[in-house]
Amino acid sequence: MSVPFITSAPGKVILFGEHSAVYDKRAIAASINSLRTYLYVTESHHNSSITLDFPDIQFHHTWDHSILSTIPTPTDHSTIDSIISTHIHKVIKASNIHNPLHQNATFCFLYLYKCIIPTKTNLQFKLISTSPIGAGLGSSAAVSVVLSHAMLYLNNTAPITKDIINKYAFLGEKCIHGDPSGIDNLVSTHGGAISYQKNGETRFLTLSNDNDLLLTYTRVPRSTKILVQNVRILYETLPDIIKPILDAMDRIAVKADSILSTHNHNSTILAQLINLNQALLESLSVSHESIEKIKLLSNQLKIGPTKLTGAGGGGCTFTLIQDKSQLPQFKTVLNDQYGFETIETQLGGPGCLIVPHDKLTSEHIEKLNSLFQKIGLLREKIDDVLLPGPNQYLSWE
Ligand SMILES: Nc1ncnc2c1ncn2[C@@H]1O[C@H](COP(=O)(O)OP(=O)(O)OP(=O)(O)O)[C@@H](O)[C@H]1O
Ligand SMILES: C[C@@](O)(CCO)CC(=O)[O-]
Ligand SMILES: [Mg+2]
Repeated sequence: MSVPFITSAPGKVILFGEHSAVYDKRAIAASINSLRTYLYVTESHHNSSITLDFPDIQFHHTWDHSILSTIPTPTDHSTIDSIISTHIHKVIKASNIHNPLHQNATFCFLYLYKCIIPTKTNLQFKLISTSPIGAGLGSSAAVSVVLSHAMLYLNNTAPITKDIINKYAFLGEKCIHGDPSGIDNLVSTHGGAISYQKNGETRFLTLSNDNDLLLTYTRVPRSTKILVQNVRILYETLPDIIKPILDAMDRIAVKADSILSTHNHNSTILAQLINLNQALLESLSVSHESIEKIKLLSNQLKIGPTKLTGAGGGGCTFTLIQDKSQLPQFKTVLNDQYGFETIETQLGGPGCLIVPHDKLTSEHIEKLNSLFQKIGLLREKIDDVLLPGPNQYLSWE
């Protein structure tokens, strides 16, 4: 057995083009190395069983393999089969899983499990993340990527490429989102910055180092699936009005792509594009009063432009820091007055990574066993052991 081992994938920021990306328009996104999801796969404590241990969402469940074998094995691995979906939902119901966060994570796990390793058993999947969950930073995509990567490693029949990891992660995103564009799983798989068009050309971008961002987490919960559905309803009700808005978002992303692809960014135009994109997202009703508050304050204090990121409706914004002089005051108001969380970050960093079984020493395993047992750990404690980078403790590859 090739366990234990660990996989990891980053969260992301969408700089331009969320929602319009679903309609084949251009979008630009970048990974965030410091906000990563980690999946530690070990042998299960129970015989013939599969255990999920997802403490971030307070979800723990063990299935006997005989229950999972009642679900048929998917033959087409590119779309969600409705018959298999029905079977999985029956298992979810019979397992008394009622919380939507738990249902989404379980549906994604079981679908990928049935596609990739339907006969494997005696496994425990422990997942923790340093990213806010359901907040626009691509947590669902990172979960899909770590699961896809881990299951392909367990399957051990073909060489694992990023394209295959991404293909199954996209299927995982379909389980959670319904109608994803594919940008979140792509950037989480490959890392770096990507200019993406569904059914079009994908290009990897090199970002300059002067892209300091402040992420603000409003703590307002929302679901990407529902926000995407709401935009779909608007689109179908008022196509003549919504189509030009989506086209304008496409033009914004194309313009931003051309600016970001040159060495000397024109930051004035970039700021205008961020403001325009935010205004168009507001017109699609995917903003939120918490987001508007952050935008107004960043304008008042002349920090730089603010835009929602991901599906909106609450969740997170990013502010491009153009003037640092009022930054401490900006953060103080956001944290102390509004009760939001702020994260200063840089864009980019590696995509999915693995520490295979043969690269984990007994000291590593002892440390991982202890880390994955603790609940509610601070981000820094997790980073100390798991974060890939120049001073990494594990041998990520
Ligand atoms: N750490 C985690 N543990 C378990 N499940 C998670 C975790 N992170 C994300 N998920 C799953 O992903 C779902 C959230 O996905 P959703 O797409 O709504 O938000 P997001 O991916 O954070 O934001 P966006 O898609 O806008 O970038 C949760 O309902 C849960 O099922
Ligand atoms: C809202 C959306 O555009 C971005 C979510 O991060 C959905 C998607 O592209 O899959
Ligand atoms: Mg998501």
